[in-house]
Amino acid sequence: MSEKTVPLAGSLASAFAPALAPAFDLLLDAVCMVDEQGRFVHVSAAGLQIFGYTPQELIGRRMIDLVLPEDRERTLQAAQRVMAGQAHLNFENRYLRKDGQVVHLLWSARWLPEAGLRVAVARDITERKRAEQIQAATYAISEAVHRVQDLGMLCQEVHQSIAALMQGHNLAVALHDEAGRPLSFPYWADRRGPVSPERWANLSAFCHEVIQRGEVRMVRRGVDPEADAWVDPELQCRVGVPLSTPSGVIGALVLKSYGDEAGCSEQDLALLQYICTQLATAIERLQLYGRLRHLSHHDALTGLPNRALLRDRLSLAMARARRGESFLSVLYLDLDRFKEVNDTHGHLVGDHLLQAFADRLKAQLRASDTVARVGGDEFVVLLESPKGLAGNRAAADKIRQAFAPPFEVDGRVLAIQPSLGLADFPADGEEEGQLLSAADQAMYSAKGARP
Ligand SMILES: Nc1nc2c(ncn2[C@@H]2O[C@H](COP(=O)(O)OP(=O)(O)OP(=O)(O)O)[C@@H](O)[C@H]2O)c(=O)[nH]1
Repeated sequence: MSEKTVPLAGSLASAFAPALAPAFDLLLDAVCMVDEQGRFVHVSAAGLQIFGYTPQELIGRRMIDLVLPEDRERTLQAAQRVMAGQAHLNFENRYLRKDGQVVHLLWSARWLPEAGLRVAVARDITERKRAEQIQAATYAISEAVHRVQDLGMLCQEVHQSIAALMQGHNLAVALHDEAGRPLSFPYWADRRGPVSPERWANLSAFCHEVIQRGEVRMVRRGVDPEADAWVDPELQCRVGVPLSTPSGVIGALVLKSYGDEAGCSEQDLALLQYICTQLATAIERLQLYGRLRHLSHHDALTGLPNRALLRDRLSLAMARARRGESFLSVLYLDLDRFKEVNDTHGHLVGDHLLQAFADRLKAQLRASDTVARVGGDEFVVLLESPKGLAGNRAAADKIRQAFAPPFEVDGRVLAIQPSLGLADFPADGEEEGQLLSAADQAMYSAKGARP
């Protein structure tokens, strides 16, 4: 009899000759016998290997306690069916090995009433399951990478796929900015909730390191000395994978495990790198789209919305005004004698004056207000007031006064003021084009009236 084999207990031995046990040990599949209460009576050598326990640890123990909690209910139901006399073939469920790893088993079982035993033959299908999961996850990721247009949503979907493959509940995606601004975190999920500023600083520093080195970093408590400096006593393992594209490293993905969560295996790491390559390409594509979208809606010189975006915002503002949520006016501004600035001081000074003008105009308004550059030296402001048109008039006056002081541009003092024209919705125009041209007309009348 092999050392691992446990003899059939008591009266049951009469039903199954002990001589059979060594034969069971030759089988690649596991043979398990449980009594009426579901306690292990016999487990063959292959079974002991699957569960990772010694016979002494396993015999007498309830089989259901090894089953993953999510699978317990249907496992008990299947056991009842078997004990009612139904032979059960090809039943799949998951168990927790002694080392914490999950094993997938495929069972066939039968109840032997004369012996008071449930006999089951189990095959370890963990590898096959994992291959299926990897295939499903990588398919889901590559599909999401092409479908999802929002960066946060994309990271969330990728996280779901990662969580299906490994213990990956805590995940962060950091993106680095070429302009030297701090790292941005378009996605962050931590099962322990918000992190302290200290832990956050730690995470940022780790991301910086991964990005700068452009290499995978795995730090495990009790293995890597670096982990001794961790401020979080629960942190067990931290893995950082660079998000690399052909044009360079654009960020990092960080996966953390706490407490008794299993860390990342070498296999997981290879998979994470593959996922990160896909994610990085998708992020770069989304960033490019974002930049193109911004360029097509904004003026390159001042960064203000252009005419196309103004029309969009105007139609939304008109809808709000129609619903009675606000009173809307359109303010048209055109710099007076701007051409002289170009002619006298050069085009570059003219450009800088336009930028200074845009900045001063924005400074008079709320961040939610729309200010657009609609032509060379022409600007439009959408004024919305919840109380009445008088509020819009007051805002227009404030703008006018803001341009009384001269500008200082490139060491030159330039006394430049705009002409203003105001049109109210709906009195001066019920549709966009009408309202804009009414404000334009009002501005021309004001310009004509200026000394
Ligand atoms: N520097 C600079 N100049 C520009 C830009 N776009 C348009 N312009 C110039 O802005 C001027 C606008 O023309 P006008 O509105 O007739 O000039 P103005 O002198 O302000 O005329 P009034 O409004 O009647 O006082 C033209 O000289 C354009 O060449 C720009 O992006 N940068």
